[in-house]
Amino acid sequence: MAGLVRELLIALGEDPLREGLLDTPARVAAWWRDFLSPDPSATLTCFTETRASDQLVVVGGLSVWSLCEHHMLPMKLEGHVGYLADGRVLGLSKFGRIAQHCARRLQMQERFTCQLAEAVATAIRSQDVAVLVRGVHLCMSMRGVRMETARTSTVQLGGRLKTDPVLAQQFLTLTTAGQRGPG
Ligand SMILES: Nc1nc2c(ncn2[C@@H]2O[C@H](COP(=O)(O)OP(=O)(O)OP(=O)(O)O)[C@@H](O)[C@H]2O)c(=O)[nH]1
Ligand SMILES: [Zn+2]
Repeated sequence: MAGLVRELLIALGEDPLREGLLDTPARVAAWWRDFLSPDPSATLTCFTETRASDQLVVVGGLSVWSLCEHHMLPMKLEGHVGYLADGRVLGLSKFGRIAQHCARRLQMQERFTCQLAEAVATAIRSQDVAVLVRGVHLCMSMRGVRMETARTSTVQLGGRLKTDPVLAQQFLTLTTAGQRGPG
């Protein structure tokens, strides 16, 4: 990868041997390796909690950086995950770990939203999962159409969070309310 970055620098009209660029290929290669290798040791710890029966749990503010696969430019995604806990709850930090895992690849916001929902559903062994993602795409703000204020929202609803409009509405309300929470 470092060799390819060196070639890219040359294609950009740069001298890869000038002092400021000498270590750039290695740095960029290291960054790509890091970006594409989310922590494989993360275990998705679940707990049995019989009193959490039919409880709506919403974890928001799962803020991650990903890369748009069309332009290889960053997109900042903020995920909100809701699920119906029914005797089995997932460790709260694990939502963030799953979001990081899904973000660290060349992505589209819609696919990220689906993959996040699917991974949470697998971890809690239930389809009662909802995911809302808000995204800012640098390919739309720093280049191309150049719209700094454009925001994209994607929603994936599954199980009872899809079939029960009251639950779906509660989820959407909480994803907004969460932004005014403590701290
Ligand atoms: N649906 C979707 N589109 C995305 C996402 N990220 C980037 N895009 C879009 O991918 C499209 C690629 O369009 P092209 O016409 O092939 O590329 P382009 O000429 O660079 O397009 P412009 O961005 O309009 O300049 C653009 O409309 C981007 O906004 C994403 O996560 N989801
Ligand atoms: Zn893009």
